Amino acid sequence: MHAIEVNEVTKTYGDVTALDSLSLAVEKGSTFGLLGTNGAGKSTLFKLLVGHIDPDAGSLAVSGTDVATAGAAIRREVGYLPEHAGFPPALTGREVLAFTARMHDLTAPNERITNVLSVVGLEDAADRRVGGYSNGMTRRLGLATALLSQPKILLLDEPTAGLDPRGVSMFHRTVRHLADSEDLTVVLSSHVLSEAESLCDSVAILHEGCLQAEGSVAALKRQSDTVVDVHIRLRTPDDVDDVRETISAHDGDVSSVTGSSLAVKCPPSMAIDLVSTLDNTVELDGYEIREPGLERVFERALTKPARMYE
Ligand SMILES: Nc1ncnc2c1ncn2[C@@H]1O[C@H](COP(=O)(O)OP(=O)(O)OP(=O)(O)O)[C@@H](O)[C@H]1O
Repeated sequence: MHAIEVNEVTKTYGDVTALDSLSLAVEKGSTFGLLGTNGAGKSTLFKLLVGHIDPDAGSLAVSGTDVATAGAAIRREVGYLPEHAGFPPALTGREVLAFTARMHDLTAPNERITNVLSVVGLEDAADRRVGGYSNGMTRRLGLATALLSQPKILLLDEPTAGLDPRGVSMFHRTVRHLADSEDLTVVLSSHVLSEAESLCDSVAILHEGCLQAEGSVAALKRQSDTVVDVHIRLRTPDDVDDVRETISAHDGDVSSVTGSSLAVKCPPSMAIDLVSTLDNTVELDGYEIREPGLERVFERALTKPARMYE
């Protein structure tokens, strides 16, 4: 059973189609990244998954239960950090959490509140008013409220937007720690591809409400027909001319030569064979194969008609 299943969901706001027959599934226990340009439909998908809005067509299921018919128990299984989570400034962090605990009707709320404050690193600020919190602290309080009901699925809408680098790395540490804990499925949206690359097992790329690409980060990189950069260092510059033929036989292009070093672009499937063939024919001082970043996959997904990678 998948943690999340989205089946041909369409959502419109007046003339705007925010999601257009979107289907995707999220593996239980995985960390899943929703990537997309502004207005791609990421927040709309989160709001549909927590039942804040209803689809015009299609269906969504969390933990195997249709969101449209899900009762309170299933809704408690989903923790949600909205993109713009704000709290009454006069309340303390602890009071915000106590209020949320009452809404969820939690048993032993104080114990749970102490626990989530420690997970997000807000113990020392718990009794300060939220109005004096920094942006990063407010995001962490938002995460604490999302975690309060011990959800099985955690939805984080642009969790690190607007945070400084220290705040981002603290947030990443917390998300990694949470993702490592058993059974938790994390779905996060982001514009920052390196963030998705470092945190997520798989990603979906949305554009104007359509799924452009989906799969593991490694598979997306591999299956994109982009090139890899191979940097080859030869022992002697005299060998430069000798290796050109081998490089072109591997569909490679030499983009620059500096002394005895060559920068080559070639198809990902050829890179290893190219380097091992060179290693058998000339003296290599070293080599480096640079995988394409998700950036290239993303750019490519946005310029191609919608397609899925399996
Ligand atoms: N309440 C609403 N009323 C009208 N249009 C809306 C509403 N909510 C979203 N939209 C529109 O639906 C589309 C998808 O918006 P959504 O917020 O889901 O995208 P997003 O991927 O989360 O964008 P961003 O990265 O900018 O937060 C956009 O064109 C947006 O303007």
